[in-house]
Amino acid sequence: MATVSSSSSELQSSSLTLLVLLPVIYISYHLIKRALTPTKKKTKKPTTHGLKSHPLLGHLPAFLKNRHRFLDWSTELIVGSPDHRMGFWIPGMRTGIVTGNPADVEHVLRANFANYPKGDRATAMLRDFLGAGLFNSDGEQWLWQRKNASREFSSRSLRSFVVDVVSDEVAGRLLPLLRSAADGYGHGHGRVVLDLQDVLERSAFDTICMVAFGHDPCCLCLADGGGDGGVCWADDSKSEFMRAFGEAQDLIIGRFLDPVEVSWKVKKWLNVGTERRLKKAIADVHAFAMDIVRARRQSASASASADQSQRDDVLSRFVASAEHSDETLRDIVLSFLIAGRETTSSALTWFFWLLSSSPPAVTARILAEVRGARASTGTRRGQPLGFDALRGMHYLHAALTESMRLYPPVPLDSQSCAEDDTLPDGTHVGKGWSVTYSAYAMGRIPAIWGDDCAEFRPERWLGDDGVFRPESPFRYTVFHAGPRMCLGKEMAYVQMKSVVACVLEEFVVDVRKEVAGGSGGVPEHVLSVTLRMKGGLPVQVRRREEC
Ligand code: HEM
Repeated sequence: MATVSSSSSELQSSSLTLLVLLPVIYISYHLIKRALTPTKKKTKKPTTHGLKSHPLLGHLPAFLKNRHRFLDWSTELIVGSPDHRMGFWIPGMRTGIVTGNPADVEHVLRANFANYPKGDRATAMLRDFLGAGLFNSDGEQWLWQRKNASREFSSRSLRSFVVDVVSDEVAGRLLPLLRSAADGYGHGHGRVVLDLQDVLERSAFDTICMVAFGHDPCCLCLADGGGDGGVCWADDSKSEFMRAFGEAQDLIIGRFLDPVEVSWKVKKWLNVGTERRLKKAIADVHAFAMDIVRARRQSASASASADQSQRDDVLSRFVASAEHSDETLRDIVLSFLIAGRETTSSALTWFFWLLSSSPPAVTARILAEVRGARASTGTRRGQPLGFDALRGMHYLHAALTESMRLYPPVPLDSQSCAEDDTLPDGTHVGKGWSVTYSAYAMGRIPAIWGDDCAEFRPERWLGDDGVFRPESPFRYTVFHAGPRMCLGKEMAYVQMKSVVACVLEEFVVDVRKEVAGGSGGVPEHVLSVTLRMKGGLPVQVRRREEC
C-alpha cells in the first residue's frame, strides 16, 4: 500500500510539475517563434477624417456630389485630417488614397518606387494617344528612354538651344504682341483685352514644339485683327495642330474622370460620342507628328543638308543616337509635348494673377533684379537675357516657386500599387489601388509650410543672404520627386524667368478682376492634367515708365 501511495503521490507531483511547466513551455515556444519569424507590421485601414462611407456604395455618393470641385474637396479633407490623406472606396471601380503626407510621398516616389508604376490602367487609357513614350511607360521601356533623355537634357548644347528658342519667342513674338496691345490701350482703345492664358499657352506650344522636334507651329503671331483696334494674336489656320493636340488631351482625360470605367471602352468599340471625336483628334496629331519624324529621318541620312536648328532638337538627337521605329520616335516626341505644353503656361498664368494682387514691393524687387542683370550683362531692355543672368535671379526664382506652391501646374499625380504594401505609419495599401499625391493640397498644409501657408510670400524661399534655398522634393512635389522627377525643370525655369523678366520690365499687367475673379476673388480652375484658369485670364497691358 505504502508503495502504491508513494507512487501515486509521485504521479501527483509530476502532473503538477507538468501543469506548471506546460504554460511556460507554450509561452516560451511562442516567444522564440516570434523572435525567429520576421516581424510583420500591424497595418491599419486608410480612413478619411470627416468622410462617411456608404455600406454598399462606399464613397461613390460623396464623389458624385463633389466631382465638379474634386480638387477643393479633397484638399479640405486632406488638410483637415491628422494624417493628411484621404482613403476612398468605390466598389467595383476604384479604391485608393489621395495623400498630402510627405512621408507617404517619399515612400511611393522613392523608397518603394518599383512598387508604384503608372500601372496598366492609366497607361492603357493613354496608349492610343501617347503610345509607350517616356510619359506613358513603366519598367525597362521607361528606363531606356529616361536614360537617353536625361543625357540630352543635361547637355550644354540642348540648354543653349532652349535659351535661343525661348529668346526668339519672347523677343520676336510675345513682346511685339504686348507692345501692340499696349499701344492700342494707350490711344483710347481701352477695350483691348488679352486673354493672357491663351497667349502664354500659344507661346509655350511654339517653344516646346521647337525644342521637341525643331518645328515652329507659329501658334502665337500677330495676325490681322481687323480694323476695330483689337489685337489678334492667333492665326487659326496655323494653330490646327495645337487645337487637335488640346482636344485629344482633354478628351483622353475625360476617360480618367468617368466614374464608370468601362464606359469609354464601350464608346470606343461603338465609335460614338467623345471616343469618335478623340479618334479623329488623335489621327490628326499622329499624322502631323509622323510627317515631321519622317522628314527628320530623311534629313538625318542626308545630314549635310540638315540645318543647325534641326540638329539640336530632342527628336534629332534620338534619330541620331539609335535605331528606333518611326512610331517610337513619334511617341517620344508626343511625350515631351504633353509634358512641356501647358505646364509653364499654367504656372505663368497663376503667377501674373497672384502678382496683380500682391504688394507692389514684390514687383519692385523683381524689377531691381532684372535691372541688376541688365547692368552686369550689358544688355538693353527688350533684349533676351542669357542662361547665367537668368540663373542669378534668386528673388524671381523664389517668386515663381512660391506661386507654384499655391497653384501647382500638375495638381494631382497618380501611381498604381503593384503589390500589397504598407505606408510608413502602418497604413495598408492594397494591390491595384491608386495612390495619388496632391501637390495642391500639400501647398495648403500648415504642418509643412507654417501657419502663413495660404499667403504668397516669396521670401520664405530665401536665406538671409538672399540666395534661393530649395526644399525637399517630397514636401514641394510640384516637379514630382524620385527617379521619375521632371526632366524639364531647368528648361521650365529658363522659360518662365525669361518671360516674366522681359514682360515686367516693359509692361504693367492689369488683371481685369471683375472678369477673372471666381469665388472669394480666386479664379475658378478647370481640372485637367494641368491647372488651367476657367475662362482664361483677361488682362490689359500698358507700357511701364522707364527709370
Ligand atoms: C512649370 C513647369 C513644369 C512642371 C510643374 C512639371 C512637372 C512635372 C511633373 C509633376 C511630372 C511627373 C508627371 C508624371 O510622371 O506623372 C513631370 C514629368 C516630366 N516632365 Fe515636367 N514639368 C514642367 C515642365 C516641363 C518641361 C518644360 C519639360 C520639357 C520637355 C518637361 C519634361 C518632363 C518629362 C520628360 C517628364 C517625364 C519624366 C519621366 O516620366 O521620367 N517638364 N513634370
